[in-house]
Amino acid sequence: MTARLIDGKQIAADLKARLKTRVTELTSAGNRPPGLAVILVGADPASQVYVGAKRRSCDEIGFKSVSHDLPDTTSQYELLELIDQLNADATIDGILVQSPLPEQIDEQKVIERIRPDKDVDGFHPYNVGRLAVRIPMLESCTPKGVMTLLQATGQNVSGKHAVIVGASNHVGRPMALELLLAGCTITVCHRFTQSLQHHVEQADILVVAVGNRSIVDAHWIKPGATVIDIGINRQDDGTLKGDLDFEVAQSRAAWMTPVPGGVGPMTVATLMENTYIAATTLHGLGQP
Ligand SMILES: Nc1nc(=O)c2c([nH]1)NC[C@@H]1CN(c3ccc(C(=O)N[C@@H](CCC(=O)O)C(=O)O)cc3)C=[N+]21
Repeated sequence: MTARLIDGKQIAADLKARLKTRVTELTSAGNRPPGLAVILVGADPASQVYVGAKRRSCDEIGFKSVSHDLPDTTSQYELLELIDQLNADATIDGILVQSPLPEQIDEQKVIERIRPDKDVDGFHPYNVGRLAVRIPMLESCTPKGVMTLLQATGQNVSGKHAVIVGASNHVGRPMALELLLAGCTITVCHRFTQSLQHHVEQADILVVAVGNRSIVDAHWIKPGATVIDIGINRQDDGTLKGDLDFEVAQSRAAWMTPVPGGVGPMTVATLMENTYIAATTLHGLGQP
């Protein structure tokens, strides 16, 4: 078997094109464009790449984008003050604080300072809690983007056994909640999991979000499974790889996401979708 690739780059481009059309309709009817504020603290090179992609996407779609590049000596107080100012700004629908943050800043405090209706990352405990009790408001971009990718394969995921490897706040946990909401039976594996191989072998849908290429052996993939690789591993030669051996995974899975060109671009497109939802559904943009 050779897996069919789930083309995240294309599916993300399609979503952004639909958003662009809707933004054009909004603004030509005299409305302001949706607005996203992107805050970057420090000069981590990977963060600069990701933040650049987010700001470019805003320009493509016609969102207003406001950039705040702060020095890595920024205090927590200064960052919280900026968030308060953006929380009160009626032209800003979404606020994104790029992680990781420098060590003097408590990331959880920062996340909790963002108004939940502007939390387009979906990281605020209010938004995670809403997803947990099946009334999602703003959903985390990577897991929500993965659900869009699964939908694009045309499969019904309800009743499938989904195994998630990785239990981080940003990816693994909200991924489990999304799959549970979609009707999957879920198994969440993490650093204390015993017999990881046994669990991975059961997966109809396998989501790997570890950030390490030596944890999950792609030979464990159940033949015909759908495989989502969320890993980002920069190689010495500058290329990017996922958490799985691509060739081996492709010889076993029915569907799989490539890296690059899979989950990454979908995360950015979903951030744009969330900003549009915040503007229209939550802030009334375009409503009489
Ligand atoms: N507050 C916050 N929200 C985030 O959503 C967030 C964050 N912090 N910190 C870092 C991670 C990582 N992340 C990625 C976004 C796009 C790609 C992406 O587009 N990747 C391309 C390749 C880009 C490259 O070549 O490096 C791809 O996979 O095809 C990857 C990773 C968002 N994150």
